Amino acid sequence: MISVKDIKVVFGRGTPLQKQALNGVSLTIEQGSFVTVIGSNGAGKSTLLGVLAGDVIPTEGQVLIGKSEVTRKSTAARAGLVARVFQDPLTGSCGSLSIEENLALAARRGEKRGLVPALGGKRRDYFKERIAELNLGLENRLKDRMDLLSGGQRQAVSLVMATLAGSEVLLLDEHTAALDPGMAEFVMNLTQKIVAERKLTTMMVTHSMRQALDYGHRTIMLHGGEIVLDVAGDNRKNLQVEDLIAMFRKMRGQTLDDDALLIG
Ligand SMILES: Nc1ncnc2c1ncn2[C@@H]1O[C@H](COP(=O)(O)OP(=O)(O)OP(=O)(O)O)[C@@H](O)[C@H]1O
Repeated sequence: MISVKDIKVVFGRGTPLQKQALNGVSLTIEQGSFVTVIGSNGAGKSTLLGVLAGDVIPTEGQVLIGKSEVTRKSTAARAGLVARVFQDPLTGSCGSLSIEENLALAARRGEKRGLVPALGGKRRDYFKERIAELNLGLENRLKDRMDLLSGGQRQAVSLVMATLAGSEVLLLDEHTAALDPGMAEFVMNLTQKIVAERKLTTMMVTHSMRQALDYGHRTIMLHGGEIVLDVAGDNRKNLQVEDLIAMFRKMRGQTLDDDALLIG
């Protein structure tokens, strides 16, 4: 479960560049619920993910993950609770390490470091099993360096990595934006499967209106650091991509010029 209460974030306070990125965001996401987040450039989407991950400490408000109050906790201190997959496939894993070494590190995320073997026989078998579920043939390449994989393969492995340490919360920051349409669909279907199987509380930022409506249980739209739309259930089922685009237009009071929003 994620609960944020009246979150305000001000960057550069007291300077000419002062910017209120979030202006009183409150939101509760039940355990296992998958929320998609949309909004135009600068709406506050990444800032909201940052507040949950610990990159951004809010100026005001409270953040709860499960029963833990984490508002002022560092990213490292909440690493066992929150897993993330980034837009850039190179960001979430280490290219110079092998697939299995990356998996071993991910499995120990949030634990205290010590001299415990990270890659024993049982662990290797488990990693192999999990990677085989991707159906990409990567289970036979566990010793390959991560930087030999394509962007899509790397995002698929990153999704598995995100689930190894048992975090309850998964944050997806436009994690398919850098992939070709076929691979983006593959990674989205994989995301949906993993989220459902592991009952992860998930927040996914996307610029694709199609993805925002096709995946997950609920969609929120941010604008000017505030939630301006929050739909689930039948209301969401009845929403069309065109409806969302019309809302963007209204919100921005101008013609929509962001092509990325229109792409299915
Ligand atoms: N570290 C920072 N310092 C100063 N201003 C920032 C910082 N991070 C974000 N901002 C500003 O806060 C506002 C919200 O930014 P944010 O990155 O959350 O938007 P976004 O909805 O993720 O946008 P995009 O779709 O372009 O990624 C923007 O005006 C941005 O310029």
